[in-house]
Amino acid sequence: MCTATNYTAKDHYFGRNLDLEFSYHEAVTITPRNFPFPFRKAADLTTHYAMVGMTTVADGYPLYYDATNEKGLSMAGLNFPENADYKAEVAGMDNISPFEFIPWILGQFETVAQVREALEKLVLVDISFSAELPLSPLHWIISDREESLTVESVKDGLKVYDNPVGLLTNNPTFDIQLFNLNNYASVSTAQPENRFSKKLQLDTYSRGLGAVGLPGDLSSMSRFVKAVFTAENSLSGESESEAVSQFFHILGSVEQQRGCVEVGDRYEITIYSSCCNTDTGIYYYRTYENSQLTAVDLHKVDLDGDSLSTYPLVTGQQVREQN
Ligand SMILES: C[C@H](CCC(=O)NCCS(=O)(=O)O)[C@H]1CC[C@H]2[C@@H]3[C@H](O)C[C@@H]4C[C@H](O)CC[C@]4(C)[C@H]3C[C@H](O)[C@]12C
Repeated sequence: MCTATNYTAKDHYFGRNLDLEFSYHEAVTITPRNFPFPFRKAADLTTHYAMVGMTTVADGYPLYYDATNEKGLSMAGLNFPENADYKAEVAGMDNISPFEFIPWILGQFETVAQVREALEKLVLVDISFSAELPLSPLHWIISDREESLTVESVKDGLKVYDNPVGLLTNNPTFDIQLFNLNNYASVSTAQPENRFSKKLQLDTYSRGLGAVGLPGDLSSMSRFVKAVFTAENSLSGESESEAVSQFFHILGSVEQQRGCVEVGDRYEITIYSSCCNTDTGIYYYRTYENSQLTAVDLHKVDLDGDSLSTYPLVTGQQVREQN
């Protein structure tokens, strides 16, 4: 399971939890403007916007999980098992494989409005990166500071949803996730009034009673509700430190602790949580065992270069000793 979200303070932030039972040796990668991006069925992008995000690099190709480009457009792929359905190539359309989708979008566009238009000609084609790295069943969130989209390639074709909550988890399809929020209209940050019974005296014996009914389990539909509630009600100061801290607290509300979600003989955990300041291009992350934030700054490399800068994750716990 995974969760991706947006948050705006003075700057805008985009990031995600990557929840999985194993790692593909993730690394933060900066792709500069002149790194040649080959596409299997579309024209190569030889010059494009630079981007920073989480990847597995295979055969010199940055396979992005989530990223932000130098214009602040951001995108993340999240698991969408049983629902993702990729298509055969269609002549006259932009035929893009799922593993190419993030660089193809972030390489060319600045805003969600531009992306929405480009998606009218898009087919997500069933072409694997390699035999070792086959197609992943994914759906995507694409965001700028103002708005978000969810893109799902399903049996019926390509679905592009406006995403008014700027948040995505996993199954079921996005229309159902949004509809399900109707069930939580009475959940509140304020203490409840007794509407349960006119005859009973009910006491607000604890803080937080307004949110009773908010799901606490780790299923993707429950995480969607919990994370939307947290994000919608989030408050922070405007400084970088306050906003980034708040962002990781939103993701922390739906993180997965080892031992709680069984997958065969393993357990899914939050392998990393990320938060990119989409205005400055600083990509912060923490990992399951390293609670300290590590940061990679898009603008600290030569963005007119043609080779990748790759930073393997710092995964060991960093303890600051105080005495
Ligand atoms: C599995 C990951 C998503 C995590 C997630 O949503 N987990 C929830 C599982 S579930 O709903 O509860 O089943 C996705 C996100 C990005 C994916 C990776 C990226 O798409 C990049 C490449 C793409 C290649 O085709 C496959 C390997 C891969 C390296 C992908 C492996 C895997 O599918 C990743 C890591």
